[in-house]
Amino acid sequence: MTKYVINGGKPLYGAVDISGAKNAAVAILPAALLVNGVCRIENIPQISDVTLILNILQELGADVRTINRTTVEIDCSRIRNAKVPDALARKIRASYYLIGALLGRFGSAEVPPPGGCDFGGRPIDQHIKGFAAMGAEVDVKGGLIRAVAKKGRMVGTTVYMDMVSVGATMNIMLAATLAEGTTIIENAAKEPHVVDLANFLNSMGASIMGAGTDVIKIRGVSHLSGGSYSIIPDQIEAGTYMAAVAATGGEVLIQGVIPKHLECITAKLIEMGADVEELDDAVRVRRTQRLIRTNVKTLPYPGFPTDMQPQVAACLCLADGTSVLTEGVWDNRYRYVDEFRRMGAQIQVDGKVAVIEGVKQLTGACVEACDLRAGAALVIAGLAAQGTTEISQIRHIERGYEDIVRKLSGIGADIRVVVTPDEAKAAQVG
Ligand SMILES: CC(=O)N[C@H]1[C@@H](OP(=O)(O)OP(=O)(O)OC[C@H]2O[C@@H](n3ccc(=O)[nH]c3=O)[C@H](O)[C@@H]2O)O[C@H](CO)[C@@H](O)[C@@H]1O
Ligand SMILES: C=C(OP(=O)(O)O)C(=O)O
Repeated sequence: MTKYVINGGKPLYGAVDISGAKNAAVAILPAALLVNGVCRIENIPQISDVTLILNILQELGADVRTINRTTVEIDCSRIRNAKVPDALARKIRASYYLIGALLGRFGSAEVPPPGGCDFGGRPIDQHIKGFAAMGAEVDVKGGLIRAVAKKGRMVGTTVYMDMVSVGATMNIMLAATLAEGTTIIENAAKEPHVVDLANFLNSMGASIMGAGTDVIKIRGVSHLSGGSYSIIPDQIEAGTYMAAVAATGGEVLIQGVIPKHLECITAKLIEMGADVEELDDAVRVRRTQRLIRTNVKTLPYPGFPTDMQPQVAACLCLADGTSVLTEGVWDNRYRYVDEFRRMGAQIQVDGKVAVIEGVKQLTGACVEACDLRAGAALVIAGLAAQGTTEISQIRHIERGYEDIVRKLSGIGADIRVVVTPDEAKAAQVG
């Protein structure tokens, strides 16, 4: 087994660089399917979700060239296959973007249901509703999603989202880019990655207006041609390092970010007594006194992001007083709470509400990451705790954090990767 071992209780000092955004990259890479020519995509995070998407594109027949650590060139012009391999697609959430992209490119798609973090039900009915409104027949049977555009090409229309959905907004955008006529998405998601996907597509020749507002208008174009694009910095990775400094104390410059995207996180950390200074493309976070209790409710952007909920919970576990945390997006995003309790946290959960009684100190323990951000939150708790914390199931964390051990070590954390002898031996034999 591979684990992170953390000797906690040390404040963090120094500077850390933020990578490209996971949730933008995992949509922009499939969007290359719509482009007739070579797309050069820069600032790609080195995380396992990205590796998986690139593998799927290659299996479909894309020509993927690695230019350097964060840049690839993708040419999908020779792809003729709209069937996505099963084993790979089930491992990640973002494989759902292959439905919109393949429908847009070929008028048909065959994709296994997506995987990703387990928050209870993660339906895709709004994606399907949008595709159907645009003239696709969508059939979910035998463990496969099969979609076929009845006219051979998607047809623009108005799609009203019953709830704000990041995935459905971006998927419909993908399906609409090469559609006949204009598509309007009402009650659209406004997250930075929605805007980034629209910017990527526009830079390749699409006509998308209004991304970042709740009405997006996509005028279908006949083709996209190649170009070069750089992915935005990861709001959630940056927020995670901000929360880590708030929990451990110290002072860290978090570099290569868009401070505007972090405002929803910055505001809460300031309420909790941390200092956050916004610079042009960095934020400096400093915490010298004990954190103060606060209430947090997660909401679609520009609200406080659900993908920061477990990390802010780690901070609230150490704050002075009782905080109320409300999950406003997912039905079940508190599966990590038992692991926090092993470290001495006092949390009661009732449905979507967690009441957190701050303690003066957490103590190191052996814990297990149950999903990506829960894993990141355990890292934060381990960094702040007295003693040693061992975190297993780190594959969840590596889905979304590039080089987390190196980055944290660079700002003074005592964290290392430990591979148990059995596994090391198996790797040598293999
Ligand atoms: C790969 C990716 O970008 N993942 C993010 C994306 O997930 P994902 O795209 O899966 O999340 P959505 O924004 O679609 O989900 C938001 C809410 O809408 C509901 N819903 C969604 C679609 C649908 O067809 N029907 C439906 O009922 C969901 O159950 C949830 O309650 O946005 C979430 C909300 O910011 C983040 O937590 C995930 O990190
Ligand atoms: C929930 C997340 O990812 P996914 O939707 O890919 O499971 C996340 O990034 O926090």
